[in-house]
Amino acid sequence: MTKLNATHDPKQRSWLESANAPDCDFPIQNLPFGVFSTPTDPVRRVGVAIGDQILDLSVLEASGLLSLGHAQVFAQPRLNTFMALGKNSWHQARAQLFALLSAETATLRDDLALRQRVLVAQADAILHLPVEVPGYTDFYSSREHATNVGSMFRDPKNALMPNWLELPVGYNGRASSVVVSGTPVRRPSGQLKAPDQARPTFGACRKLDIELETGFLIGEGNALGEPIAVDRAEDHIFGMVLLNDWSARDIQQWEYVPLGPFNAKTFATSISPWVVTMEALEPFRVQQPAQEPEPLPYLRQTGAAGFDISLEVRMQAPGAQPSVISRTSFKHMYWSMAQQLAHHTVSGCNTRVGDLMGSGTISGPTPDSCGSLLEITWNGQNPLSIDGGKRTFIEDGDTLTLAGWCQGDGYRVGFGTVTGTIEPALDATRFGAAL
Ligand SMILES: O=C(O)/C=C/C(=O)CC(=O)CC(=O)O
Ligand SMILES: [Ca+2]
Ligand SMILES: [Mg+2]
Repeated sequence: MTKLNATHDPKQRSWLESANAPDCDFPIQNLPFGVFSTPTDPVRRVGVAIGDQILDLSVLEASGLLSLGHAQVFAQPRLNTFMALGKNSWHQARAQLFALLSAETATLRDDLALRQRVLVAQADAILHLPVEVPGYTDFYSSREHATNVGSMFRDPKNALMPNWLELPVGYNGRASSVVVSGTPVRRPSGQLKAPDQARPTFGACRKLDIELETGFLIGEGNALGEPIAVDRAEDHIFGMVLLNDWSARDIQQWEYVPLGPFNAKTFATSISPWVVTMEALEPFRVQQPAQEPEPLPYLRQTGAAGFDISLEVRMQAPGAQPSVISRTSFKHMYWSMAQQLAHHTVSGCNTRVGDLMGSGTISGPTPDSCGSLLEITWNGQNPLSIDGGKRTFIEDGDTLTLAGWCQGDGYRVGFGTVTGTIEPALDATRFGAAL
């Protein structure tokens, strides 16, 4: 847990007016890190979102206005070099950037030429995958989500599996297909088998879905054989992103017994381009739901370990307006990020800088707060009305967007969005004569 400091004060303002709007995702209290380029300068470098602009940290570093005592931390195509410096450096960077952007500080405020060199309009920038992701793990930590899917596919009377209340269930995901927001997602093809069919057929997924999740990124890894204690786990976490764990439900249902999801979730996992630091999230810490039975000692935590992050899912048919199809909050999550990381490493499993840990689908207590279409439409039984049509699952050309923010007093610490549009499946002839 980080102590609250001046960078968390709701009254602080920036000289950049767009950062001071009450509904701006990127006020001076936020300062999320990302990687960007522009059409005129295609070199990828590290920036911070502020208002409707990006502050180019590679220029600040080269001018000596930002220094962590190491060369070339921000003239990098990924955040990993910065992240690897550890929690004290993350804090130093935040403090220096806060000072430079404060309405009280003249350095940039009163130097138009310098400002023109360090600011890039977000509208003119291309945002890239912010982190090199060596490993991706996905948890299953929303009690409401696990109960809904367990009721639908297993036994409504025993919806939670016996292990669920004892440990944060997870599976090892696929890092190679983690993509940044805006990357088109092709509908996957694979084996499909309805319960009344004797054998599977091969074809395009017909039950394409989203999973509303957040992800946390490892900044300080642990050595093989050296577990991370639950009360130290947050020190290893650099920050959080929004995450959409695209899921092919029909492929999943046939393939995932007994070892878990494989091709149903390997075709794409989209993340938001801005990484919101744990320090920026500190004012939004809340008590997580009560845990009963009390977890085993290695998972026992003291203090509030949840975060109140408002989340929204928008679905947009081609040529129509986006419709909000779900609203929920990260505060409902049963297992905390610290518990997930302690459990992940308790075997001695190591983690590395840039490793991505998905929260698991985030569902609230009502159908309009569920984090997947599987739950919202109850496996397609209750179609959903959106602008421009009705949906059970995702159709080609649909755009799905997740948004998230923490609501403060007169300001918000936002994540921006993670979005993706579905492209049609590959033509069946691509899969050979056997078809
Ligand atoms: O409970 C099931 O049978 C399946 C669950 C999921 O597909 C969810 C998953 O990937 C983990 C999560 O996002 O919570
Ligand atoms: Ca998932
Ligand atoms: Mg995925």
